[in-house]
Amino acid sequence: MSVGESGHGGGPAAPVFAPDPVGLAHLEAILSGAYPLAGFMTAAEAASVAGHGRLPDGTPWPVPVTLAVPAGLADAARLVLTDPEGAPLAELTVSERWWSGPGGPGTEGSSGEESAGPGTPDPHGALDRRGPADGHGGPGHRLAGEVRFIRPSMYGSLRHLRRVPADVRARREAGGAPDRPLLAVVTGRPLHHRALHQIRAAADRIGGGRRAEVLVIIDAPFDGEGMAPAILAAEPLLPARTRFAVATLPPADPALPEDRADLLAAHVARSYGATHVLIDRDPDARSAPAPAGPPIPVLHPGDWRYDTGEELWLPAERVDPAHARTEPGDAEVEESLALGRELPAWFTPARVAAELARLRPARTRRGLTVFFTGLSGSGKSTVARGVSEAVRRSGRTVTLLDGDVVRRMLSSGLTFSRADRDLNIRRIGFVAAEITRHGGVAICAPIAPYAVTRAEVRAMVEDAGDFFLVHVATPLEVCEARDRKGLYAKARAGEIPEFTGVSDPYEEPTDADLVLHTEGRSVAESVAEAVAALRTGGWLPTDRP
Ligand SMILES: Nc1ncnc2c1ncn2[C@@H]1O[C@H](COP(=O)(O)OS(=O)(=O)O)[C@@H](OP(=O)(O)O)[C@H]1O
Ligand SMILES: Nc1ncnc2c1ncn2[C@@H]1O[C@H](COP(=O)(O)OP(=O)(O)O)[C@@H](O)[C@H]1O
Repeated sequence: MSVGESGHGGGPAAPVFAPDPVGLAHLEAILSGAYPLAGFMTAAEAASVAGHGRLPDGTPWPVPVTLAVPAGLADAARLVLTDPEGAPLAELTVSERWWSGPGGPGTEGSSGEESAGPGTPDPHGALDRRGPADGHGGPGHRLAGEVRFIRPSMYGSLRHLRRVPADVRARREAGGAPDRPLLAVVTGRPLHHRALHQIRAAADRIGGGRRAEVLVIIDAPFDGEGMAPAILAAEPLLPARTRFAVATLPPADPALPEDRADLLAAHVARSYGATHVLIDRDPDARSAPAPAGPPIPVLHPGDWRYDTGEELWLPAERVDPAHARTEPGDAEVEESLALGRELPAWFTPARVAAELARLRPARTRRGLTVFFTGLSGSGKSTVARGVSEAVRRSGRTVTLLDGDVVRRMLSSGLTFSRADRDLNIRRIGFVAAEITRHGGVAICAPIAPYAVTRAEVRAMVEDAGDFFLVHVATPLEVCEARDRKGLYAKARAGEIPEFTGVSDPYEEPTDADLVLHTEGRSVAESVAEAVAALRTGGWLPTDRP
C-alpha cells in the first residue's frame, strides 16, 4: 500500500492511496456491482454487520466492508484510491473517520474530528506501513464514505475473465436461457470428480427436468492466477454452456462466524444473476454451519464418497463403507504434488491433474529459498556454502547471497541501524523471491536479527515458491569464543557499536524449519544435517549422494 498526492478531480489535491489486498477486493466488488453497496462502511454499519449480519436499516449483509488507512491519512476528507501500481480507480468522499479498536469496530467513531482511538501505532511504524496484519478487523484507522468510479481496473491476473456482474447477466439474457435457474459455483479450489458430480447433480435437481445453467465464479488473487487454470481445465466435464467469471473475494475474516464467507459468496453470486449457489470446500474444512438467511438458496452437497465397486462418486449414505474412499484434503493433495506423485484417476480428471502438476511442480523442480539466520560467527556462511555445493551437485543452479557479499554489493553504504538492517534483509528477500519465482534456489546467510523482517521475507518468497528457514542456533559464548574476525573483541571494547548479541538485539526465530546446533559438531556434520532436511522435505532428490 502506498500514499501520495493527486490533483485528480480538480480542487485541492486529494491524497492518493493504494488499499491493502482486503480493501482492494472490497473496492473492486463495490465498483463492479458485485456488492450492492455504494462505498465503505461507517463504524455503526460495520459493528451492526459484524454483530447481527444486518446493516442498521435491517438489510442483511454478512461482512464489514471497511477501508483501513495509515495514520497519515486518518483525517483525509477525500482520497483517490488506486490499484497497487498507482492507477486511480475511484474517489472516496469521506463521511466518517473512525478507529477500529481491539474490541471490534466502532469503539471510538468520530466525524470530521481528529481521530484518536485506543492504542497507538507500534513504535516501528509497522501498522502505518502495512495496516492491520490480517487486513480485517485489526486495530487501525478506517475511512467510510461513498466511492465514485474513475476508470475500470486494468490491474490483476486473468483480466479477460474478470467480467462485471452486469455483463455476465446481459450475455446470459442475450445468448442463454434466462428463464432457467442459474447455479453458481464459487470456488478457489480445483474441481475434482466429487465436486463435478455434485455440480451436475445439483444442476439437475434445481432445473426440474431441464438442467440448470452453471456459472463458475473463480475466486483468484489479484497478484497471481491462483488455481484458476486448474479450475478452467474442468470445463469439458461441466454441463454444456457453463460460463466462468473470475473475482477476488476477500479472505474469510477469522473473527466472524464461520458461515459469513459463504453468505458473502451467495450475495456475490446473486449479483451475477445466480438463482442458487453451491460452495465447494476443502473436505478437511467443512465445519461451517449452514448460513442463515442467504439472499439465494445455498446448496449443501453433503458428504460424498467414491464407491470402488461402482467406480462412481455417490452420497456417502449410498456407499457401502467396505468400498468407500474419502477424497483427500487440500493439504494431502499439495503434499503429493510436492513429492512429484501422480494424483489418482478416481480422485481427479487427468486434465485437472496435469494443470495442477504444472501449477505445483514437485519440490525438486520448484523454486526455493533457504534462509539461514543466526549470530555473527554462528556458522551461517560455512553451512550455507556446503549446502550450496550439495544443491549444485544435485543438478540445480544456486545463487548464494552471503551476508558479507551482499553488504559489499547489494547493500554497500548501509549501516547496522535497525532501519538499514531491515532494508538489507528486504533487498535480500526481494532478490531471493525473484530467483525462487524463476525456479532457482537462493541460499541466503545474513544475521537477519528481527522476526518481523524475516516474516516479511518469508511472505514475499512464499508468493513465488518455497521458503525454508534455518536457525543456526550457536550460543553467543561459542560464537564469541570462535571470534573468527575479531569483531566480538572489538565490540566488547566498544569499538563497534550496535553489535548483534553484544549491544544490539537478536530475536530468536520461533518459526524455523530447522534448528542447527553447531557446538560440538563438525562442519561436515552440520552441512549433512541441513542437506538431509532438504532431502527429507523433497527439495533434493533422494537417489543422489
Ligand atoms: N554491528 C554489527 N553487528 C553485526 N554484524 C556486524 C556489525 N558490524 C559489522 N558486522 C559484520 O557484518 C556481518 C553481518 O551483516 P548482515 O548483513 O548479515 O547483518 S544484518 O542481517 O543486516 O543484521 C557480520 O558477518 P557474519 O559474521 O558473517 O554474520 C559481521 O562480520
Ligand atoms: N558445526 C559447525 N558448523 C559451522 N561452522 C562451524 C562448525 N563448527 C565450527 N565452525 C566454525 O565456525 C565459524 C563460523 O563462521 P561463519 O560461517 O563465517 O559464521 P557466520 O556466517 O554465521 O558469521 C567457522 O570458522 C567454522 O569453521
